[in-house]
Amino acid sequence: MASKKREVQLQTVINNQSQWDEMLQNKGLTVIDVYQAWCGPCKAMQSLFRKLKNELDEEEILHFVVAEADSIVTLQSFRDKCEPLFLFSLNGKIIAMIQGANAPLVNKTVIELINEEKKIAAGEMVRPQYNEIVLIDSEDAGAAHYERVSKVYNIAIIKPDAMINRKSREIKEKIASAGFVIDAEDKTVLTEEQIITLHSQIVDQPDFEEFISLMTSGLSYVLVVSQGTEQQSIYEDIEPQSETEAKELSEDQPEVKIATGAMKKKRYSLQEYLERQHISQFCYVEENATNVTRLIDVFFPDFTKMKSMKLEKTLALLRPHLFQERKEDVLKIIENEGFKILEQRQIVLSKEEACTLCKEYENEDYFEKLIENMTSGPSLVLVLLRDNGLQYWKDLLGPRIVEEAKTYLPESLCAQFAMESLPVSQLYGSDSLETAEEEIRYFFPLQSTLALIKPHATRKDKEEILKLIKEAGFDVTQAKTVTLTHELADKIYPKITGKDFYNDVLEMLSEGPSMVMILTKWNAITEWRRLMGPTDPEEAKLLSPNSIRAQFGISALKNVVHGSSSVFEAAENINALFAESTEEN
Ligand SMILES: Nc1ncnc2c1ncn2[C@@H]1O[C@H](COP(=O)(O)OP(=O)(O)OP(=O)(O)O)[C@@H](O)[C@H]1O
Repeated sequence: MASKKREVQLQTVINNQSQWDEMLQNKGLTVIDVYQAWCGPCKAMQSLFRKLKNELDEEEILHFVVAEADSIVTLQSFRDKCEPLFLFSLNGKIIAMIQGANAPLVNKTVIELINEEKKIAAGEMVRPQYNEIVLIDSEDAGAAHYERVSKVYNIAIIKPDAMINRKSREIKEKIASAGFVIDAEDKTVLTEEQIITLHSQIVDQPDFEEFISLMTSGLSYVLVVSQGTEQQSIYEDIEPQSETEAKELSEDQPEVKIATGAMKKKRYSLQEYLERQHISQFCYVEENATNVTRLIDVFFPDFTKMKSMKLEKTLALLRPHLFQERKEDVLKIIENEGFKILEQRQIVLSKEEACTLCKEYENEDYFEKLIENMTSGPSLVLVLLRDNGLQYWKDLLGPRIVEEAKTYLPESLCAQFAMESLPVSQLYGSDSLETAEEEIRYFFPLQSTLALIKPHATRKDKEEILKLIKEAGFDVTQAKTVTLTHELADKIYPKITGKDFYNDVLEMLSEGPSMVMILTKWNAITEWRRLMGPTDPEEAKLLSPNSIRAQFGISALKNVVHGSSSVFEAAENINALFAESTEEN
């Protein structure tokens, strides 16, 4: 009886909506144990809450409550779930949740949030911008919301040294083969701000600058990782090191399953798993739910939206007459329908190419006329991206035969853009995802070029340039920081070794580290040179004001970036600087 009374004192009981709303008025942090009437609050965690309450001794800003999901409307999506769930409300906003009786994580989250509150109160830090977890919004959001609460995400960052040492693929494969799910990934050069967000607790340390330089020296892999289902997970056999460990394993850890004899099977956290695989030194792992939410917003701002989408690419083509006469009208529709144009080019199709694209009409009596039409001038070929893009484009196009389209679907693009010259649609779209991929690769083959961000670019310039590279659709397939020696410079610049400014170039390159990269996309050599702009920044400002050299260049010599000029030069340059890195990360 005594213990029951203590529990009530420890956690305020909330069992209706108005009590819930009142609870949201609490100042500081409220740890909410969401429970089901039929199974009661999580007993296992009460000793932790008592310890936190006593040790932190923060009556004013630390509160514990138990909330019954069945009688509180806001918690309706948590009804009938048998796993314990803890919500963290900070000054009335739910900013984190932890599923399962994960005591270490709950402990860490409470301590971190309370320490933050204390620092904010003392004026030592600015309140972080936490995103609120919306518990009920519209009915439509229900499914996405459930997804959000039912998964616990971790962030893993594979550091630049692992990328250079060709470890990244191995690490990703290991993570996946152990049953973890990689829900999102991005290969990127981290910015200073991102590193400060990741390692805020060590910013004051004397070697932090050096650490930033190391972490920004090349590509990192940012992964959002969730623990897969029980079935997907590989349970690793472990042998307890000692009797004490054996006892701890079986008593304290519910996920430990007893196998035969002294062998145990354990489902590890991501950090534990990486440590056991001896690869944790290559990765930064964040498991704290609050921090993970913050990092997902930093690295994947559209994460929730993207997860509910099925982004698909398709190839679209405007045949010559349509391209010549009504291109703008079609492009407007494409834009209004929410497509993103990833690539576009004009191309005069060869007879062979036209035959391949028009194969379905080869037995028709107008086939010859069609091929003649298709090869008569430039067509416009586009790569379109959209949620459910392939089918959406096909639906917009409608039937392929004009007569059919006019009779049954006059709204379709086939009917709207029909022209006397052809009995078939003036527009084309890929038939399936497989064909789309093949056709896109055919019309837009990938090309790589070597790019250099020269030593005089400041860290901020470098970050801005990397952002522009990404926005222009380049894939940074390799990146590293190197101080270019005379010998390497000769390999990059064989064409200007006789010029009177060549010694200045050598000196400028040897002044400090450059970031060297392999950039990949369709037509990469030309596209990168276009993005760089003319050699002299003054000329660039006049001719191409949005180019990199116009924005960041200092002089003809210090023009911040370099790019290979031809396919041959790109191959030579890449070989000179990345000969040993054959891995496609
Ligand atoms: N007139 C000049 N005075 C000083 N340095 C120059 C001059 N012209 C070129 N440079 C330097 O030599 C580099 C190579 O010159 P090049 O003529 O190949 O120009 P680019 O092809 O526009 O540049 P890059 O090869 O670096 O992409 C330039 O990027 C610049 O650093």
